[in-house]
Amino acid sequence: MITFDEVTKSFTTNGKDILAVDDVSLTVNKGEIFGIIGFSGAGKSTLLRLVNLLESPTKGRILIGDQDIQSLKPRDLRRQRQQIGMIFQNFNLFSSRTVFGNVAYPLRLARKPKREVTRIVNDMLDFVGLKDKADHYPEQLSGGQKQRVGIARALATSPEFLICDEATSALDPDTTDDILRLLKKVNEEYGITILLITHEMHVIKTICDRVAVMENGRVIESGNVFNVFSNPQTATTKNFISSVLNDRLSIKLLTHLRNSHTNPLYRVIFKGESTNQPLLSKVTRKYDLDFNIAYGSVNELQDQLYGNLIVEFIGDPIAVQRAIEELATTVEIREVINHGS
Ligand SMILES: Nc1ncnc2c1ncn2[C@@H]1O[C@H](COP(=O)(O)OP(=O)(O)OP(=O)(O)O)[C@@H](O)[C@H]1O
Repeated sequence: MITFDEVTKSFTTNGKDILAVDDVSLTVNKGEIFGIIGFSGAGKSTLLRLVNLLESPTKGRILIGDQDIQSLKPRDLRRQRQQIGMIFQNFNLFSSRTVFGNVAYPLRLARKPKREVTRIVNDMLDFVGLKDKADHYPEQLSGGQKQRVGIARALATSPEFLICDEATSALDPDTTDDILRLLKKVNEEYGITILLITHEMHVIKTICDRVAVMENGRVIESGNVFNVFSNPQTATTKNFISSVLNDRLSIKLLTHLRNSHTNPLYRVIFKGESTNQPLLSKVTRKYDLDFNIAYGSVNELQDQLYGNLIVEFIGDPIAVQRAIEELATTVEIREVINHGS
């Protein structure tokens, strides 16, 4: 478990104070994949450098397990560092070493016997699917293969935590998904806790259990990925989410919907259980209405469905009102376009 307890980090440059991390409290639970998302300058990298012990907080505490990492003696600090593997956006491989040599590097640094080094490196390369590339040099590899080497190297010393600094930002979408699948496998098969930072909501949606959204050094929203995605509280989070959920309509499409429907339109949000029930057909039958789906998207989030429909109800306005009141007891529903106004 990693705990940030009211952590603040400020830098002073040219006599000016910059609050990179501002009073952040967060807990990353053992065995989970926790994602921190934010735009450039939000403070994500600084937060990672604090866990990695490359920076110390100006205020507050960072605990790994029960241990306040600032109170560690240098020898314990070194041991603690070995518990944290790290992968980077630009891979940080040694260009003069082979794939084998790169993965072996932290083991040689820890003075492991030669035979053990060979065994572990081979196991790791097998795990990341690069056994046949052991004698290649980084320049002979694709971006995705380089990141696999980075992951094998980070895992070689059997860390408890893996920290990922924009690990897929330099990769194309298909390769990104391959690496995200591999990170999920790292989490599931080795039980390694993963803390990642990203500016891509796709990464959060695909593998994270929980998420924190950062802006101007602060955590502005955090929680279980399904809850944050299905009920965002801030404009920044809504913006990030719409990049992957396709739930915001363009002005062009809104205008088109306005022009092509004569009745009021409602946005209906289905989450989890409610996606399995024929709610719309039941309620419209009961109140003798017709309905017309003007727009819809359904997404899978943490093995649950999240549906977002824009629906036109056709019939007696009083019956429409009753139907909406009844639907509102089970799903989120609100009017999006009012033709009367
Ligand atoms: N060593 C430093 N000295 C001075 N200011 C710094 C230092 N490190 C970070 N900052 C400032 O702190 C703020 C947060 O930076 P940080 O790199 O943590 O953000 P970020 O969310 O990781 O952004 P990016 O994705 O661009 O790396 C920025 O305003 C940055 O300029």
